[in-house]
Amino acid sequence: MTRVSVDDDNRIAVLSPHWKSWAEAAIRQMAPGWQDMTASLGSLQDTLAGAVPPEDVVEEATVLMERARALLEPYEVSGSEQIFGRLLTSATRGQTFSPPLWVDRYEDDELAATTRFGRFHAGNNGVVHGGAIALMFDDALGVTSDLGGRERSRTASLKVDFRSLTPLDRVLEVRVRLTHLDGRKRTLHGTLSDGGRVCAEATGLFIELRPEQQ
Ligand SMILES: CCCCCCCC/C=C\CCCCCCCC(=O)SCCNC(=O)CCNC(=O)[C@H](O)C(C)(C)COP(=O)(O)OP(=O)(O)OC[C@H]1O[C@@H](n2cnc3c(N)ncnc32)[C@H](O)[C@@H]1OP(=O)(O)O
Repeated sequence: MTRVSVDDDNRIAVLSPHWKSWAEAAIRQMAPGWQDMTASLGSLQDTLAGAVPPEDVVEEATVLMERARALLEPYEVSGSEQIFGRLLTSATRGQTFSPPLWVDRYEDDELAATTRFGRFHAGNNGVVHGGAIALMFDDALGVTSDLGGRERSRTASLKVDFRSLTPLDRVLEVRVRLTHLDGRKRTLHGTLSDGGRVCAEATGLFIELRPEQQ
């Protein structure tokens, strides 16, 4: 299959019918500034994680954050109606839980992307937390599992090998391949690299959902 460059506008075309309608329902509900709001929350998380503010700044920031929370609270909806995480056309998916995945190329069984971890995802020693790396792999392998018009799947198993320290605040390369397909079972392998250096590798088993599990 021809390699295709992916931008935010043409991503929707590669989605299976389930994911397409799931994403489009969220997009229909979304106010125009949603992406800016979640980007702002992402920056806030990184800035807060890296700051040591004095008492008056802590107090003022707390008031402002509580004000934003109270502003949003009346608009709470059920999980099936939320927008957060459902913007499959965007690198961040309109969420701040897992790091963004900027997809450069994809095929039916392969994905090439970049990502970046900010201070919010730091562990000790100024490098990325291992759990955040597993989170990124779950997303990247999960997306690749459901490419090529394949039915929706779920992670049954995810094994991560941490090969070297993963730096914060750097654009890192993500490569994922579907390595084995056996009925409903899909095995995927991913790497996270900084230049030529492999930071981590993951192997995941994803199981195609039966109709009653959808
Ligand atoms: C270019 C841009 C394109 C964008 C495209 C976007 C498209 C995608 C869009 C958006 C993706 C978003 C990405 C997010 C991804 C995140 C995914 C998650 O984190 S999912 C949450 C965490 N996972 C769970 O909570 C599962 C909990 N477990 C279960 O629900 C079940 O256990 C399930 C469904 C996984 C399997 O249960 P059963 O009853 O259906 O299947 P059974 O019969 O148990 O297993 C089937 C086969 O699999 C093996 N198997 C099952 N689990 C295994 C395991 N842990 N290890 C090894 N084998 C296992 C079994 O031995 C069996 O093998 P035998 O057919 O007999 O050969």
